[in-house]
Amino acid sequence: MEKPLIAPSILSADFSRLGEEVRAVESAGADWIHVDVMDGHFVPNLTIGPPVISAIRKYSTLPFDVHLMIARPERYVEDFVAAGADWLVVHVEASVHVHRVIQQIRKAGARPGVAVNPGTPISAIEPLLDDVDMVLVMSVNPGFGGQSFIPSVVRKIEVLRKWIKERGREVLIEVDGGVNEKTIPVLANYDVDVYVAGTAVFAGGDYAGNISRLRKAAAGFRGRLLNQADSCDMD
Ligand SMILES: O=C(CO)[C@H](O)[C@H](O)COP(=O)(O)O
Ligand SMILES: [Co+2]
Repeated sequence: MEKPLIAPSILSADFSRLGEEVRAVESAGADWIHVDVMDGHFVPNLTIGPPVISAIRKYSTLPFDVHLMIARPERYVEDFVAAGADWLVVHVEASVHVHRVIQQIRKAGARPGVAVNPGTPISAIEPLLDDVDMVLVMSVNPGFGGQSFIPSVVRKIEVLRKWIKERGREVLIEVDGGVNEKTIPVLANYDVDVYVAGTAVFAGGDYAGNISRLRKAAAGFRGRLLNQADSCDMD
């Protein structure tokens, strides 16, 4: 797949028709399906678990990017992989032994990723860069869709991109939260690989039009707005 990728977050889909919604965003040009799993403990919201992922898996052949916002994810890694997760992303804040969980994910047969909250220094993931295949930088506090992008995360993405370049090992950068046509142009300066978008894809119902506008924003502005993150109105 040609990067950057667009990964619609089905948190913003109609949950009463989740299978059809997954099929619809695939037809509309999505690259991945982003699935938000919340436990009411690590984040103040509850969503879905392995049985629902297993049920919707058959509606799409796209990679399922499963974002675990759950405490001690090591308890459920094998269940999520069996349910159809191609990518399994755990929060660096959610597990005491996050390095071990990353090995567990790979052993279970999925690609491991690590997510970092807006309030956590990016240095927390630096020791994991030889082991993960993706870093998910949260640009809102996890738990809900439809929030505003937090501009201070841009600096973290800049540092992360530098570290990845220095190592020469492919580690994807994914950004999640408040991603839309206004925020993508700033992020594109750091060659973000995967844009997760819930509201920006599902709002209004024109999924194909929305995805195509996000793609244009990612391609059209790449490399042209350096150092404007602070002055950009990202709401
Ligand atoms: O992980 C998430 C929330 O915790 C979601 O993926 C994210 O919020 C997407 O929604 P939106 O694009 O509306 O911000
Ligand atoms: Co998410």
